[in-house]
Amino acid sequence: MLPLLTSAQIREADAFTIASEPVASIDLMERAARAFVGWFINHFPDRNEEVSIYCGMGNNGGDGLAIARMLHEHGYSHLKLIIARYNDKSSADFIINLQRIQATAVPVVQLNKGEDFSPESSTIIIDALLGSGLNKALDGDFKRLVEHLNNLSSTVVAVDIPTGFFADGEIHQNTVAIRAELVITFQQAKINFLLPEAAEFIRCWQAVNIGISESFTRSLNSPYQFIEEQDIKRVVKPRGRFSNKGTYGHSLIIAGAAKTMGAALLCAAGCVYAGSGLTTACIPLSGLTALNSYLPEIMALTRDGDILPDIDWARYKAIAIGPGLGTGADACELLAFVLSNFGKPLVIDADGINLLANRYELWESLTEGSILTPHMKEFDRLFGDHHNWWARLQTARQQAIKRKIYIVLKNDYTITATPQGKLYFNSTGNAAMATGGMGDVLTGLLTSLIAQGYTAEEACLAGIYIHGKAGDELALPNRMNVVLPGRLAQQLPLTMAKLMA
Ligand SMILES: NC(=O)C1=CN([C@@H]2O[C@H](COP(=O)(O)OP(=O)(O)OC[C@H]3O[C@@H](n4cnc5c(N)ncnc54)[C@H](OP(=O)(O)O)[C@@H]3O)[C@@H](O)[C@H]2O)[C@@H](O)CC1
Ligand SMILES: [K+]
Repeated sequence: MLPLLTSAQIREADAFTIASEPVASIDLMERAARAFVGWFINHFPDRNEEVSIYCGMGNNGGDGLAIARMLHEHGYSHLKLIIARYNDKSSADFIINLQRIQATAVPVVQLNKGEDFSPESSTIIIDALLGSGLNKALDGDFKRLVEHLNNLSSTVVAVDIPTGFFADGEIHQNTVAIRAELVITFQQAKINFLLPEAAEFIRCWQAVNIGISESFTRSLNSPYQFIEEQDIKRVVKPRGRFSNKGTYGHSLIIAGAAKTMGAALLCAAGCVYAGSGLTTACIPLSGLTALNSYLPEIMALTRDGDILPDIDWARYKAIAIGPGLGTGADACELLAFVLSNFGKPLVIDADGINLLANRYELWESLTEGSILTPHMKEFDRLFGDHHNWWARLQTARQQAIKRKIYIVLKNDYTITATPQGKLYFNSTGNAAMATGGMGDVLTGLLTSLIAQGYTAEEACLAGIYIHGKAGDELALPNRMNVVLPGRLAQQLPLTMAKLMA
């Protein structure tokens, strides 16, 4: 699990590393530049490519100067260095690296306040103007320069952070920042890289290790954590000898309506393929043939109009409610019935969430430890409109603490907010999975894991990771544009087996 730090904490961690390793700050900068150059050379091996390096006068600019020197040493023969002298002060390590680059043959151009830009013909631009020291929105010369660079057709590679992009905090709609093809970022992804506002500015990012103290980083106890495969490998439970279907729990999926049976089927499929010992789907009578022909492994408990089903609560270790359920009075009554009778945590998705948003008194009977799995729109229906994802994150954290529940906020990097106030970012999944029904499979999968004895937190972290990894296994090697949820459900046993190996 990688703690994700804010800019202020990154500065603390840098300072701690410098003092305790110990390493001189100029040598830490040298390490950072070397790590950047290692990646850059792999991506852009052509030494004859024209490369312009735009540097500010802080440490991000200092990195840029060191990078230029190292690329020169690696034989890049068409380098140009542009120093934007827009600030009145420069950092000490910038000055040292300026002296070092001036001792080489790399041409250096100074860009002074208010000056026009000379034509730019380089195919690659390295952005080392501003990094984590950004403390206000860009304006004046920096804004002009960034807009100029964004209008070129060159490929932009940003050092640490695209200039103008805040590493944490709210990203406003009219933000002006460098649009980077690739960001090579130091030590860890910045929190805002993982939120949808990054899409406009960051095509892809790669974190490179520069040896910042891991023990200090962990001691900061950041609420923001990035999930890695090793975390999930520790959580998944292989099946033991002498086990039987009773060992792996009985799940109940309360879902579907006459015209939305697909949601119930996909949810039940996610549950059964993820290994629930028994799965029962509570569906409308009209969906019985569909269920029996889709997956005979799933048992049925039928619902007839607005008559409440006869549920033997003690039989079930886990219950999910919501996919395709509808938001009519009968669905609302059913949710209230389940909330007040099951007595154990529930998994609530889709229309279950919409019902909670409409009927706030239902919150009263929500069992602690329950899991809500909203996408962005459902989340805003529950908790009010948000203007950006940072604000949404803070609400998710506050609500998870206040209500002692798990909120799984679906996103490229799906976020789990826990009652302990942690926000876990998932690291698997891809755009091929963006199809209707994918969330239903996830709900079934989470329910299945709870039935198998995982805690709610383990079920969220492992379930989301497994779901995304199954999608990655299907889409990435085959360059598939779309992965359908039913196919993904079938992949779950293989994905889980790999994580248990
Ligand atoms: N620390 C370390 O050990 C390591 C750090 N590393 C590198 O350092 C980078 C952080 O460096 P940094 O802290 O010097 O900040 P940086 O982004 O260069 O800019 C600071 C300058 O910008 C100014 N400024 C701010 N906002 C502005 C705006 N909107 N418009 C205009 N100006 C603005 C601000 O001026 P001020 O407001 O303070 O007057 C200040 O002068 C980090 O991203 C990484 O690349 C690596 O080498 C690894 C080791
Ligand atoms: K930058």
